[in-house]
Amino acid sequence: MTAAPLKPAAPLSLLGLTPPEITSLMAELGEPAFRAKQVIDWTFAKRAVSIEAMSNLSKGLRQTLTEKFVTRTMTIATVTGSKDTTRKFLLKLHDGRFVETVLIPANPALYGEASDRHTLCVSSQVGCAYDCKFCASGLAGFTRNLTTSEIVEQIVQVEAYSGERMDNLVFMGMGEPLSNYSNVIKAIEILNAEWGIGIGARHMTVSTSGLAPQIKRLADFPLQIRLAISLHGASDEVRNKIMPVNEKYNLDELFEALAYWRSKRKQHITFEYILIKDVNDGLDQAHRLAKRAKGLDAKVNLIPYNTVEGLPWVRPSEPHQDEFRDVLLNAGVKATLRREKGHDIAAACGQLRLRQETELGIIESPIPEKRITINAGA
Ligand SMILES: C[S@@+](CC[C@H](N)C(=O)[O-])C[C@H]1O[C@@H](n2cnc3c(N)ncnc32)[C@H](O)[C@@H]1O
Ligand code: SF4
Repeated sequence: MTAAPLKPAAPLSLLGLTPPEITSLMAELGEPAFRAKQVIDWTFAKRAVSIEAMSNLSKGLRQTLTEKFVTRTMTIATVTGSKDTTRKFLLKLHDGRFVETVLIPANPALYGEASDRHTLCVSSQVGCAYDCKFCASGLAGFTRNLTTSEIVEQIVQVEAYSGERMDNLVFMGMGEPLSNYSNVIKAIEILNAEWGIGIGARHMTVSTSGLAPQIKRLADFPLQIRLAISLHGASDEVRNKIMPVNEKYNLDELFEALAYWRSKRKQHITFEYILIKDVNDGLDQAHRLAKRAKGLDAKVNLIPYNTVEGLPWVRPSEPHQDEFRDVLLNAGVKATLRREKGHDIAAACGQLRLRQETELGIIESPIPEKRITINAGA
């Protein structure tokens, strides 16, 4: 009998530890308390690329730490795009898998907010189990959750490469952040902390396909992060066809969770709504969407569908996109139509990784049986 190949053990990264954890680690090693402060400072404020670089620690301590810990677990495999445009980073993980992280430069109206900020679109999982019919991230199914440190390191890697500080984060890369709840929450705490990466909670947006119980749990989380819902259909009939998650948590359940969120938070929820020709772009959907958005005082981001290799979907014509948006505006809903920079960002997440892992033979080409047929206005 041949033994199954061993999975490479995940290296323990200091980037995934909080100060209390680092403090008790130092205590276990018999080190004085000030050593913990030094290690925290090297790891986060100074962004040490290795434990060896922590020059004011004794050689012995560096040696001991190096046996168990690292400060980096990933490398940048490719970067596409240029300084003034969206840049896509393909990051190689310790086990040979890949995720994407997208840097969006200052943009006047991205994700509904006027902004001169550097936005990073981060991944939370390798692949995705939720199987939305239009999305590249789920095409090859779910591989694994990212660890807390892998989420944090995406920001660290991109900041080091670009020389820019990220001041806005959106969890709109690969994966469903709320199904990797504890790692994502811990990463958000580290990313927000003064001792950590220092990004304001109000400048972090978690985007979800609609995991109702986790939305309620997140509503009780103390940091004032923002919430975006990938709605993409304003009736169960349409949503069921393109987002299998809706069969588990239908619109009534989702909206009950969103009402709970609103009862706890001042910030407006954002609905993301991809416009896909003849799938969810009927004007009846626009009217229903307007009603739903008004009920929660939510904003709507309309995103013309971005083509995914191997999938048949296309975006509606521009006049039709405008017509859809105007239904919302006329109903008094704050709606934006993101045609320019940024509309392809989230969609791109997943495609690079898919290509890379297929080429390397890590996964089989998944270009699928994702075709569904529905008529305009269904
Ligand atoms: C990739 S998902 C990740 C976050 C989370 N899983 C979610 O669904 O909100 C981020 C956003 O990208 C959108 N998206 C996926 N494929 C797209 C495409 N081909 N064109 C435009 N947006 C797309 C999703 O619907 C979602 O709103
Ligand atoms: S849209 Fe979000 S939940 Fe759906 S498959 Fe893509 S990453 Fe997963």
